[in-house]
Amino acid sequence: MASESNALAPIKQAMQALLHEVGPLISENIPLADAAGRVLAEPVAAQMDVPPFDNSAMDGYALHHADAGSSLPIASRVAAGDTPLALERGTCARIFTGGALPRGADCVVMQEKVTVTDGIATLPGDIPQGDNVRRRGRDVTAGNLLLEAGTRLEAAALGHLAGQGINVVNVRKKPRVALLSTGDEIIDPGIPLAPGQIYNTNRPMLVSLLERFGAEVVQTRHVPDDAQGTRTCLREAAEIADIVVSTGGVSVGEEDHVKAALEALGKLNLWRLAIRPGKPLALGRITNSHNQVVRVVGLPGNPVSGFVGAWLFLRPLIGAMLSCNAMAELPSLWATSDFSTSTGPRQHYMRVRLSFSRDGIHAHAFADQNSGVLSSCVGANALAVVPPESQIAPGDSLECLWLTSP
Ligand SMILES: Nc1nc2c(c(=O)[nH]1)N[C@H]1C(S)=C(S)[C@@H](COP(=O)(O)OP(=O)(O)OC[C@H]3O[C@@H](n4cnc5c(N)ncnc54)[C@H](O)[C@@H]3O)O[C@H]1N2
Ligand code: MOO
Repeated sequence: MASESNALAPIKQAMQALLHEVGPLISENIPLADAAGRVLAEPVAAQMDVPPFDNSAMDGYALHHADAGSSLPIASRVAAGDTPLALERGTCARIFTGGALPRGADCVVMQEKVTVTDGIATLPGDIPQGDNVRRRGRDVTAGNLLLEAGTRLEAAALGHLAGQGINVVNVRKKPRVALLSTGDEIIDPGIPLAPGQIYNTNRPMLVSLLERFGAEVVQTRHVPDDAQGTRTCLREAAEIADIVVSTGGVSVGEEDHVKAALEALGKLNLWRLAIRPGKPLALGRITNSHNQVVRVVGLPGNPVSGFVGAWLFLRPLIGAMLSCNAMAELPSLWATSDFSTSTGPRQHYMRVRLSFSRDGIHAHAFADQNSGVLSSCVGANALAVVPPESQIAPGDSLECLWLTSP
């Protein structure tokens, strides 16, 4: 056990090797309508106030606050989109939500509090100045920072950009990923299985995660279990991708060719990590014929190792290429364990389901945590981090990494 521990790199060292000299990709201008999930390449300053004019927050009557408590003739009508007439003192205006406040008015009374008879509105007393008025610039002030560079464009941010009249945004290009599946036993779903074969579960799982993290999967390819074929596939993938991800073939068997291919074509930065699952994970780089440094992440073949490896390594790598700080680390929270376990020299990333209640946050572990058991990932919403050489009992507090979107 001690010798295994000596040979294994801790995750911190692996993250440093993974992210060393990874810079943001170039940017591109795209329509706002296509920008959901993309990452802003530059800060956006507000060009205009939002709302752009004082307007009513209610359907009701606009007046000058000093005229409250009296009966006033209704001098005009302002619907949303109208240009209002100026209001004379001693009169009021019928106004609807979103309607521009007439010059001379400084408050709005909701219609439920007003009685109208023959064009005369009887208004309650004591209406504060500014009541039910949404002031120009209350949400956004022209010249202020609207969104920071590196913001991932989720729903509200897209709305914020549209609120400025912006219809084209400058975003980071999506990292291009080539996904190689090694293993002569692996076949595509839809084809009947021969003895000894299994279906490629890693491919759709990883394509989904990669796209969720903001990458574009430009190639999926099956790699034969031989040295020459592995080298060829790896070299060709590095010509068209920013990141090459492979699954399987990184362990110590004669049929494991990824590590040797990487060493032959480029540089193996790190292999064998002190993590469970994912011990034989390989990190490296290849300089392609366009002189671009392409990152290579060799995930172990076991599906759970691929799943956990994607969250721990591919997400921050893609985040660094997108210059998206929020993707550097998974959000961490503390939960009460409902299970017991103990670890050896490797840090264990256990698949857990967090439940949130008045009693706090509880982590429920899937019973079988073997790295071949993909069922353990299906309902998981977090990875509980059990440090090396430690014991956990029910009721203990555990750090959990939340498998958040993206
Ligand atoms: N003598 C040793 N053997 C192994 C060690 C070790 O230290 N010494 N480490 C074990 C650990 S831990 C892992 S993890 C695996 C990783 O091995 P590889 O990355 O070389 O992966 P393969 O052997 O190619 O595959 C492992 C397993 O996963 C299945 N697999 C592969 N690809 C897919 C796919 N696309 N979809 C579904 N399943 C896949 C494959 O059939 C194997 O069952 O090595 C241990 N061995
Ligand atoms: O490192 Mo392996 O993924 O434990 O089974």
